[in-house]
Amino acid sequence: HSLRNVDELCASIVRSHRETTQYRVEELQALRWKVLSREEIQVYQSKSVDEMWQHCANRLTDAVQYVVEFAKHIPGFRMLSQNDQIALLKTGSMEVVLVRMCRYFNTENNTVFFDGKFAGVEVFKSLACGDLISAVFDFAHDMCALKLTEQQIALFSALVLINTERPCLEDRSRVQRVQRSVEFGLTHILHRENQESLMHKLYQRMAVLRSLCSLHMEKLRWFSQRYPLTAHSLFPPLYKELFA
Ligand SMILES: CCS(=O)(=O)c1ccc(CC(=O)Nc2nc(-c3ccccc3)c(C(=O)c3ccccc3CC(C)C)s2)cc1
Repeated sequence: HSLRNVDELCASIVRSHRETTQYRVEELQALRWKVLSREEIQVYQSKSVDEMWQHCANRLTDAVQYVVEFAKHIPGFRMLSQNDQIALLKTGSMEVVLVRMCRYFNTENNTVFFDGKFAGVEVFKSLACGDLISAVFDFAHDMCALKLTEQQIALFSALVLINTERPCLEDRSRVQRVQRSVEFGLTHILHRENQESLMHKLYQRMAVLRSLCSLHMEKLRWFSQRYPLTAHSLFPPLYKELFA
């Protein structure tokens, strides 16, 4: 890699991250005062389990759609086979949605930007998966503590997605070449900012991401058995394609 390449690589991943987030961090900061009233919380809590799951599945699908767009602009991703692109997105897109939460999580009052306002963990009570939601909130809190810059979030998101350990990859060596270039980009910007110690912490977080995603899949299996009609006919097609 000549320096020119790695700078160009980082610039294109950061640009693609910027273009695939609906809000800038400054906008989300300015919206922090928009918390839910008691009545609004009551409305969420009085939804039935399948109603709230359907609502969140739609939010999650929106968030995942943006991650799919982000992936397509990672240099080298589109050179992979269709099947390998799907295989990476199947397991990686949820993990990137979780990484991105540190942009819209408020550690002062433990709220997450959801449906245009900041919501606490109690808002998701009717999902009946309190352990998943509190684990997601704890993870968001932990990621906020790293105080990642937009560049670091962008490069880390790309690294989370381009993972050669994913199951059923056809051409692992090609995925490895893209992964190596993204790794090089992340180490390059961390070195430039004198934050090499972050690399180890980011790799530790990747293990937590995997456990969060398997917890999500476990809850989804439980929900689909309990509410087969909702899961099969009312969930967005992309959600079913990626998670079911
Ligand atoms: C990321 C781009 S952005 O411009 O910053 C942006 C753009 C748009 C938003 C608004 C938004 O989509 N917020 C969501 N909140 C949650 C959520 C819900 C429960 C608890 C914690 C967060 C979403 C979910 O997908 C979801 C649904 C059910 C269960 C678990 C999750 C969490 C995810 C991370 C797995 S989507 C926020 C930020």
